[in-house]
Amino acid sequence: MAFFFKKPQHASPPHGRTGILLLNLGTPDDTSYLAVRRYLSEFLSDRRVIESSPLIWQPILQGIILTKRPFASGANYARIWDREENASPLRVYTQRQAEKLRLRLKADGVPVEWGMRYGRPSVAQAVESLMDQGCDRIVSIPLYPQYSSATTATANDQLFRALMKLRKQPAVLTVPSFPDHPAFVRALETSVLKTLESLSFKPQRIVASFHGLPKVCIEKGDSYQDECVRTIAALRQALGLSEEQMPLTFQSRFGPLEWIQPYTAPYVSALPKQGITKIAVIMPGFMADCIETLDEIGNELREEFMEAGGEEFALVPCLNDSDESVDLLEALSRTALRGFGVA
Ligand SMILES: C=CC1=C(C)c2cc3[nH]c(cc4nc(cc5[nH]c(cc1n2)c(C)c5CCC(=O)O)C(CCC(=O)O)=C4C)c(C)c3C=C
Ligand SMILES: [Fe+2]
Ligand SMILES: [Fe+2]
Repeated sequence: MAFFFKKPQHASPPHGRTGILLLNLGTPDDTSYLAVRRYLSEFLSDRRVIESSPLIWQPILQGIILTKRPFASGANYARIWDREENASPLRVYTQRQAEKLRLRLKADGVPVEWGMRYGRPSVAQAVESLMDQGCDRIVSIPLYPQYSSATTATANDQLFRALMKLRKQPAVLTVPSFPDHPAFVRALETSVLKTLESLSFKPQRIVASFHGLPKVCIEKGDSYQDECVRTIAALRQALGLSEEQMPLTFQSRFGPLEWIQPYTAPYVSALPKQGITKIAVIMPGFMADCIETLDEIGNELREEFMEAGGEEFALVPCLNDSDESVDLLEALSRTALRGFGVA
């Protein structure tokens, strides 16, 4: 609430600035039980993520899930931790994306900040920082190529929650998902071509793995699955690949519900029996490498594939802070800035 009482440094600027806010999911501060527990508790208490009644869900979450899972997840985070930066890869790449975008927009006088839906830096801190730089207009870019209530919508919710505490609010423009934006497809295409060039083998399949979602979310009207299909259709077309050469799968089931299918792990483990022993995996639902891509796919899925008779397994890295990724962020920013009347 302190934020509510903070006197704006630029109460009524005659010519306020427009700033860019990059929003990502969030990640633990370190790999300890307590840090992972804090993160998972905030994440899994979000009713956009777990839609069950809190009366039923909170005892299960606080009493069962959060007693064990932080140990296992902490060990998984430890395997992928960026030791140089002493941070989770998701945080490292999100920060670098913001820094590189900041350089691209510097000459236009457009500040760039980044915030996390769960954890630090908070969305409120990022908004405050933009306002302290004289922004009375904010372009917010949720870093999810495909829309979902559990990602894009909750990032927007958190932004508006931060604005609820402000006496003088900035105007806000939220950028929609961009499943087949030409700059996104170009960035994915480049990352595939670069990876293929670097490999000593030719993958028989490039399996696309998106984060999953409970099936009931789609039945209730979430456009996520359709948008994943749009991404993969555009990428196949750019690379001249068929559905068979680049199949679409979904990873990361959580809880007892049925999730959207086909599930990545059983799909990939069945490939060696069909004579497919050399594969690459691309994860076009993630703008940055994280525990889902580096550990669940890069470590766990690789092991399962090899145990099932696989011979070669490669990861196509996420877009991270590549030039093409920043091209995409710059294109999204400039389109939105024009929408705000900023040239
Ligand atoms: C990219 C889109 C994502 C969707 C859609 C999504 C839905 C979703 N996720 C969970 C549960 C978990 N997700 C976890 C990690 C995680 N999820 C995403 C993205 C999406 N989630 C990312 C980028 C990450 C990685 C964060 C990082 O720090 O690297 C986890 C934690 C992982 C763990 O404990 O091992 C959980 C749990 C649900 C239930 C859900 C849809 C309802
Ligand atoms: Fe998730
Ligand atoms: Fe997962």
